[in-house]
Amino acid sequence: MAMIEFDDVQKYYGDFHALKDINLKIEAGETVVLIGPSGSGKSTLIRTVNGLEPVQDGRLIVNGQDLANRKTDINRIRKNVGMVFQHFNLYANKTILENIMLAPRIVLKRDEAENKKFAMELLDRVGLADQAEKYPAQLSGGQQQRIAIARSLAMKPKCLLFDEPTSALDPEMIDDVLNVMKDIARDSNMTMLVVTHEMGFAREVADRVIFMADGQILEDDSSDTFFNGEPSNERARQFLGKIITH
Ligand SMILES: Nc1ncnc2c1ncn2[C@@H]1O[C@H](COP(=O)(O)OP(=O)(O)OP(=O)(O)O)[C@@H](O)[C@H]1O
Repeated sequence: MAMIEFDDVQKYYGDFHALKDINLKIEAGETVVLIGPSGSGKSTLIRTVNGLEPVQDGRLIVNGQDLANRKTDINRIRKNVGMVFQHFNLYANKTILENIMLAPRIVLKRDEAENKKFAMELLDRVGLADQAEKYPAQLSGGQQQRIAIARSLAMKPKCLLFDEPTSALDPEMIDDVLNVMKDIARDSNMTMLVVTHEMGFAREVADRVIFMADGQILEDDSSDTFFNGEPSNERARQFLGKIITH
């Protein structure tokens, strides 16, 4: 069974039709990059996958549960589906280590010693083991985002969602964050859905690239076809031309 499956999904904000007839299947272990112009519905789509935005019609199966069904337990989905935001969303009054240990302690009731050991391993993996006792405000944006990624990984999710994780960062911080994301993408068990304008990342590690405009998916290609061949959709071709030359 696919990790994520949209079947004719519709999403409205009031009268505004934000996601139109979305059909999309993402298999376990795939890395999928979602691109498109501002306002095309990328954030909306990614936020439906962990129930941050409800959908109004269709079927949306995530890890075997239907999010379009109001009876579905969203907390069970969120245990397996982590999210990394543009603005990190760390707890300002907790240390870095506490930020990472909190959810596994409360939600998974993970043993305290094991929790700390795993948190330290993750800090090491994102290159910040020496920052464990600091507070978020003492770190740079790029470091905070790497902590936010480590915090998501602490739940041992099956799937990670990234919503423009590098757009709020100074240019010199971006590569450190992308390198951590590339490392996760190479882990064949993790499913990743990433909204980003970083085409180097998409080209290097994405299995697929999806282009959205006006709430619709207009192109869904292998990364190779998208970058080395040509998207068949005219708007996708234009978009690609613009972002690569600018
Ligand atoms: N909470 C909301 N209420 C009403 N309309 C919304 C809401 N959130 C988003 N929208 C609208 O839905 C459309 C899609 O927005 P969304 O943020 O998903 O686009 P996006 O492709 O992620 O854009 P960006 O790249 O600028 O973040 C936009 O027209 C936006 O104004």
